[in-house]
Formats: sequence, C-alpha cells, structure tokens
Amino acid sequence: MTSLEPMLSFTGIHKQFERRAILNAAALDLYAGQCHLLLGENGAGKSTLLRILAGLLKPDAADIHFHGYSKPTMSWQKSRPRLRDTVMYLHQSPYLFDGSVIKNLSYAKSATQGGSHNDEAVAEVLSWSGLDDLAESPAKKLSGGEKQRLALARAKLRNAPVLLLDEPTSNLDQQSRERTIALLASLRDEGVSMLIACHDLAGFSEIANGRYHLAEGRLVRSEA
Ligand SMILES: Nc1ncnc2c1ncn2[C@@H]1O[C@H](COP(=O)(O)OP(=O)(O)OP(=O)(O)O)[C@@H](O)[C@H]1O
Repeated sequence: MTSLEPMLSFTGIHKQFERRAILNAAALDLYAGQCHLLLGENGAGKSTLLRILAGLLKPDAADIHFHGYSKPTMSWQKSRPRLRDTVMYLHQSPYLFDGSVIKNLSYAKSATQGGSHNDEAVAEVLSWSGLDDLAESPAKKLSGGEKQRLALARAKLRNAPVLLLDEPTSNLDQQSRERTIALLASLRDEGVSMLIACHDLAGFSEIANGRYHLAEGRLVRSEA
C-alpha cells in the first residue's frame, strides 16, 4: 500500500545544542505504507531528529503538516498532541515493564483502548511476533531480539500510523535481525509509515522505499 501524497511533512527543522547546529532547515516526508532509512554517522543527530518527530523533544523551530487534516501547517508546539497520538518512537533498547510478556502487551492496549487482559488482539500479536511460548515469561528476561519483537507487538496493538525506530537491530544476531526485519516488512505492508535510524543499510535495504542521509544538519533524500 503506497500513496503519492505524504501523510506527514516536516519542514524547517532547526535544533542547536550549545550553539552547535544539529539540524539546520531539515525537511522530511513520511508516507503511509512506506519505509525510509535515516542514515548518518555517530552523533549526526538521528536520535535528536526522531525525538523531535515523535513530539518528545522541542526543536528551535519546525513546521508540520498533517495531510488530509483541516488545519494548515502548524508549529511543533501546536502539533505536539497530534504527533504524540500519531507517531510512536521505539528506542534501541525497548522500554519494558516488570511483569510478563502478556502483561506488557495488555498494558499497551489498555493505555489507548481500555482493553482487557489476554483478549483476542493480544493473542493475535503474540502469535504474529512469535512470542506465544514466552507469554508468561518476565519481559525483562527476554533476549535482545525477543524484546524487539515484543516492542513491535506492542506497536502493532497500538495501531500507531507512524513508527520511528532507533537502530532496531543493532546488537542482534543474524537470525533475530531477520525476524525483526520480517515483522517490520509486515507492518509496512499493513500501511504503517516507518523511519528507521541506522548506521548502515544492515539488511534494511530489502524493505526500504528510500533513504534520508543526515550530515551537517541537512537531510538529503534518495530513492531505494
Ligand atoms: N541534550 C543534549 N545536550 C547537548 N548535546 C546533545 C544533547 N543530546 C544530544 N546531543 C549531541 O547532539 C549530537 C547528536 O546526537 P544524536 O544522539 O542525535 O546523534 P545520533 O546520530 O543519534 O548518534 P548515534 O548514531 O551515535 O546514536 C551529538 O553530538 C550529541 O552529543
């Protein structure tokens, strides 16, 4: 599922830390059902950008346009509540609660939909992520790859239209990396818009529709 018009556009993103420009008039579009990679050296500003896009970090300036939404381009501040509803940011090390895998999923669902424990949707994402056998295991004891899959299962439950992922496969072995990438491909095919920060293509090129390269505060886009 692809669409020619972006669902979300950011322009004029500026961010400085201690007078150093990390983002300098950066601009970026996100499309339903498309996956873009965000490439850049260590310290280029990838995590900073993702946190701004997710409504978590205030930029010095940024204009945001939600396509198909009646309001015109808005400032980051005004867009923030809508960004928080639309965009989900997944950390490199997923943040998990004490308690079982299923508790982590049930909580994720109830946070937005008031759902009950162990319902059909939770069972479905457990199966989707290949975590059925670990449903009752403590989430914090999972391997790195299992934690990533749990984070993706939670994201699927929440139905976030946009997912931002910060190095989701770093420190994973080949098999876990492939399983994670397969889940990402499935989310993209369901219409989720994705932006994945990574240092190199690291296996993502097969699911990417295009790339943004961040260097010296500027984002340069290229197609896959
Ligand atoms: N709160 C802050 N205060 C000052 N400087 C910061 C702050 N947060 C990030 N930085 C600096 O901004 C730059 C960009 O950091 P960021 O974490 O966004 O880079 P990155 O591209 O994600 O790096 P990596 O690939 O190593 O994760 C770095 O030089 C970092 O030290």
